[in-house]
Amino acid sequence: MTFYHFFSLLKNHKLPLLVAIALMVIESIVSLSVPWFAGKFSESVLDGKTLFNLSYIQIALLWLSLFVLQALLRFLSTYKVNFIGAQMLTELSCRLYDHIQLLPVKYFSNTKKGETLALLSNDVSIISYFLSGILTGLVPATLILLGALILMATINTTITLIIMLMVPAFFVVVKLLGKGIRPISENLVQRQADGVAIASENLSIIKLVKAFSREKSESNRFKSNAHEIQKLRKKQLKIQAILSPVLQLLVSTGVLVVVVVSAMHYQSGNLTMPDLITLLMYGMLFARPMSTLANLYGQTQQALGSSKRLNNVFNISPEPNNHAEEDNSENQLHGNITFNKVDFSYEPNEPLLNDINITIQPKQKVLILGPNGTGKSTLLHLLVRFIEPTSGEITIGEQPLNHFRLSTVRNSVGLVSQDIALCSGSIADNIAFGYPQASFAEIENAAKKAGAHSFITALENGYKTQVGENGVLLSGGQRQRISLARALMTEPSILLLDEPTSMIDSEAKTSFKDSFNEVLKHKTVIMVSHEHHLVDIADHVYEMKNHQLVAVNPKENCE
Ligand SMILES: Nc1ncnc2c1ncn2[C@@H]1O[C@H](COP(=O)(O)OP(=O)(O)OP(=O)(O)O)[C@@H](O)[C@H]1O
Repeated sequence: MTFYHFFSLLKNHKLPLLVAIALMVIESIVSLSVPWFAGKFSESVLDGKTLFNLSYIQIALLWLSLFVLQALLRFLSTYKVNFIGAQMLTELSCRLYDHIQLLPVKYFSNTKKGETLALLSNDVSIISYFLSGILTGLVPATLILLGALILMATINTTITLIIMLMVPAFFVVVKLLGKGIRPISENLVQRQADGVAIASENLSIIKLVKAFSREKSESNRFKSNAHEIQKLRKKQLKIQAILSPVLQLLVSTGVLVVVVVSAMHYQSGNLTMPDLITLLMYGMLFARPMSTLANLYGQTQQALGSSKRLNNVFNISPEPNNHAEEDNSENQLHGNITFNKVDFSYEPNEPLLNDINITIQPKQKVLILGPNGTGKSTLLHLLVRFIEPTSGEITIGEQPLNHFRLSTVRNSVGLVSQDIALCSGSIADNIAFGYPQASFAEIENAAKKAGAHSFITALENGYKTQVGENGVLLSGGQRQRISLARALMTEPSILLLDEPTSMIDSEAKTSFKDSFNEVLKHKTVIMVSHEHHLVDIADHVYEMKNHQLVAVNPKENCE
C-alpha cells in the first residue's frame, strides 16, 4: 500500500503515540460521559431529587469541570500528536534527503531540480500533515462513534440500528461526491511541483534570461502554471464547498431522524424522558466525528498524490555499491587502468562509445582529443562510476572497478569537470570541499600546485573571499583553477581533467603546462580536450572517432 512507507515513521514514536492515544481515549470517554450525565441529571430533576445529593450549583460546576477536562485533554493530545507530526516531517525530509544523496547521477540528469525541491518541501509536508491529521482525527472520531453507538444500544436498539444504517449511507455519499477530488489533488500537487521547478530553473539561468530579454516570457511561463493551479484549486474548493453543506445536511437529517424516532418511542411509552435526552445528546455527538472523517477522506486523496510521487523516488535504487566486501584496497587505487571492450550508450540502440580498449599505466599522462559531443566526458564519467558501461569492463590494478567501494573509487580518481560546480562559501572552503579538516597550509599548497595562489592572494580577502552561489563572483578561469586545487587537495592517484585549459588565458596555459609534470608527476592523468596544444605534455594521445578510441601520433596533430 502506498502509505506503508510513511506509517513506518510512526514506529520511532511508540511511547509518545501511546500517551497521545491514551489522552484521546480519556477525552472520548469524557465526551461520551456528558450525555450520560445529562440523562442522570434530568432523571433526578424529574424525580424531584438532587443528583448525588449535590446542589444545582455543584452540579453545574461538576458539569463545567467535565468540559474543562475535555478541553484540556484535547489540547494535550492535539499538541502531542502535532509535535510527533513535526518530528515525522523532519525525519521524512531527512530520510528523503539522505536517499537523494545516494541516487545515481542519472536521476539528476533526468529530473528537474525543482521537482526534487518540491518533494522535499510540498510533498513531505502534505504527508506529515496527513499522518498527524489521521491520528488526531481518526482515533477520537472512531472511539466516539463506536462508544456512542454502544451506549445508545443500551438505551434503545431500534434507534441504534437506524443510525448504524445511516452511517454507511453517509460514507457512500461522501465517496461519490469526493470522487472528483483525487485526480484534482494529484494534478494540483504536480502543478505546485512544476511551479517550484520553473522558479528554480529560472533562477539558475537568470543571466541567460536577461541576456535574451526573456523576462516576460519567463514570467508568463510561471503565470500560466500559477493560473492552472488556481483553476484546479477552484475545482477542489467547489467540491469541498459542496461537500461541506451536504455533509451538514446529512448529519442534521440523521439527528432529525433520531429526534423523531426517539419522540415516537417516548410517546408510545418505550422511552423515558431522561433516556430521550441522553439519546438526543448522543445523536448530536455524532456531528463532529462524522465531518472529521469526511475531511480525512479529502486529505487522504491529496496525500495519495504526494505519496505516489515520494514513493516513485524512494523506489529508485541508490548508486550501486556492489561487491564492497571484496574491496581490500586501501584508500587509493593503483595499477594499470584498463578499458576492456567497453560499450556505452545513454539511449538504447544509440551507441556512444563502442568497443573502447585502452590500457594506461600508472603515472602516465594521456590526452584524449575529439570534437564536441563524441563522448570524451562520458569516458571520464565511467571512470568515476557516475555511469556504468553498457557492456565490457573497466579495471584498475586488474580489479574490476565495480569491485571497489564507490568511496574508494572516488577518493582515488579526482575529476576536474568541465562544468565547474562551486558551493557558496569562501575560496578556502571550496578548495577543502573534499577534505574539510585540511589545514590552511594544505589548502595553500593545493592552490599553489593548481596555479591559483597568486590570483587568490591578489584578492582583497584572499582565501576568505566569498565565491557567491556556484562561484558567480569569480571568473571562469579562476573557478577552473580552484576546481583543480580542490581535486589536488584529496591527493588522488588518478586525475581526470576535462578541458583543463578551456577557460584560462594563454599565459596561464603556458604556466599550467610548465608546472604540469612537476606537480602531477606521481599521478596518472587523463585529460580530455579539443585543444591540440596539450599534446606537448601528454605521453600518449588518442582521438575519439566514430565512437571508438584511436591512438594518434601527437606530432601529426600538432601540425
Ligand atoms: N546524461 C546524459 N543523458 C543523455 N545523453 C547525454 C548525457 N550526457 C551526455 N549526453 C550526450 O552524449 C554525447 C556525448 O557527450 P559528452 O559530454 O561525453 O561529449 P564530449 O565529447 O565530452 O563533448 P564536449 O567536447 O563538447 O565536452 C552528447 O551527444 C550528449 O548530448
